[in-house]
Amino acid sequence: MNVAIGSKNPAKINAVKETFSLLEEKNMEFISVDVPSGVSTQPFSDEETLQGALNRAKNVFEKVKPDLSVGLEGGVDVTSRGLFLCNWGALIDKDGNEYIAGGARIPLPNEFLEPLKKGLELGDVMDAYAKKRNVRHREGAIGIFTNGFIDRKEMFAHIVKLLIGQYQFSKKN
Ligand SMILES: O=P(O)(O)OP(=O)(O)OP(=O)(O)OC[C@H]1O[C@@H](n2cnc3c(O)ncnc32)[C@H](O)[C@@H]1O
Ligand SMILES: [Mg+2]
Repeated sequence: MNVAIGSKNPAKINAVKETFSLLEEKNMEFISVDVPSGVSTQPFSDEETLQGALNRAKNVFEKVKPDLSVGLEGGVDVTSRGLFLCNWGALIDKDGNEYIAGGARIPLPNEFLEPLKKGLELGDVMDAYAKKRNVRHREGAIGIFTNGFIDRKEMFAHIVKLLIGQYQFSKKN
């Protein structure tokens, strides 16, 4: 089975690889392509983030024609309780069925709102905040704000589990 991933971000690629490796399926092949998300580089709502995940899954499916494609997208959402990190994923199979799943949510400092509104990406705001480089490819905002207890790969892996589980359920029913 070959699986296409709509990003070159190692946190996303490793989340997909590690989660599919839990299946009994042998001869798995993975291909990752940096396809457009079709939404802002910094999505600002659940709706936009979900759309980005779906667009990535669709775009990489078109390009690679795999058995399955996966799109993962990170964003922020403004709630009555302030700014939250949000993440969404989408999986598309050969028959064109689409599966979607949302990830864990945690609050972000409200002081992040202004730089994000000005057009900075969360990845850059995180690097400045944590005084680190490339947080987006490594532990992610979720890793920083959970004291390393859950990192970005693990958070995305949970979304991929939700996607694969729904796909398998629909094949059985
Ligand atoms: O190469 P791609 O796949 O685009 O990977 P990315 O890190 O840019 O990830 P997204 O486009 O899915 O995320 C949208 C924006 O939100 C940022 N972001 C989202 N979640 C993050 C996290 O946990 N840690 C750091 N940055 C995050 C990210 O850097 C982008 O600016
Ligand atoms: Mg991006």
